Amino acid sequence: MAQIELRDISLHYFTTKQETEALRDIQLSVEAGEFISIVGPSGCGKSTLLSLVSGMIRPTKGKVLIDGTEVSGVSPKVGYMLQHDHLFEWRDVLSNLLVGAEVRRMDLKKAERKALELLGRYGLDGFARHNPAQLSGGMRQRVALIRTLVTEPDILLLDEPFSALDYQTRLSLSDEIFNIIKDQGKTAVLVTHDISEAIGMGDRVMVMSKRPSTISSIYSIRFDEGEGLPPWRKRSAARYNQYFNEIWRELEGHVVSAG
Ligand SMILES: Nc1ncnc2c1ncn2[C@@H]1O[C@H](COP(=O)(O)OP(=O)(O)OP(=O)(O)O)[C@@H](O)[C@H]1O
Repeated sequence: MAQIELRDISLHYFTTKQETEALRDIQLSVEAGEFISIVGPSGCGKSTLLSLVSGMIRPTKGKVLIDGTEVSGVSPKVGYMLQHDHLFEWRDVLSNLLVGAEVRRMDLKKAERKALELLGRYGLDGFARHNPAQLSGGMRQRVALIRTLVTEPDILLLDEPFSALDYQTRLSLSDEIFNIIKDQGKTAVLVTHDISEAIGMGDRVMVMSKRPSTISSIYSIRFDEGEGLPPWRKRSAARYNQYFNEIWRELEGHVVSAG
């Protein structure tokens, strides 16, 4: 059974002034442990799709299922990682890591043990009592991911989590985050404008069309160099340029026809 299933999804936004058809006839299955990247023209509905999976919004038509059960409210099986880390500056790192656990009324002693274990495991040993302002941008994003992992979600939704970072940090952090997600065996859905990032991290790359957005294509990303290459190594793999050029051309077509 698929871990995430979008069945015949359409989504319209209604405001007092207008109706926007964001998504149309979306069918998608994501297996447990799979990493899927989503690219598409600006404003086509990528974040909307993540909001549907998280249960924050309901589809106008169709169903979202997680582990075979229809999503009818915010799902505890889902965690988010966003462009901005939203760490509380007045709380130290450990206290920030417990925010999600507090909101979900989890056992805080257990959550604290988990938080400290994850900090140690992912290179932030000794930073529990630091304030966010004392961390680099990349470290802050790792803390944000660990904060989500403390709540033990099965699915991680990543909405342009690296786009506020400088290029070098972005490259190394995407490798680190990829390794953490694979190490933890999570299912991940990444929204990005960066085709290289999408190919580097995704087992599949889904290309969306302009609004009303449909699935334009889905690429299965396979490299002869072997499975499990870190994202940066994939950039020098033989088939990388072929994937990049195909996806780029497809996206360019959507952007041009949107203009
Ligand atoms: N709450 C809302 N009410 C009305 N319209 C909305 C709402 N949220 C999004 N939209 C519209 O729905 C469309 C899809 O928005 P969404 O943010 O999902 O796109 P996106 O692909 O993530 O955009 P970007 O690439 O710019 O981040 C846009 O036209 C947006 O203006």
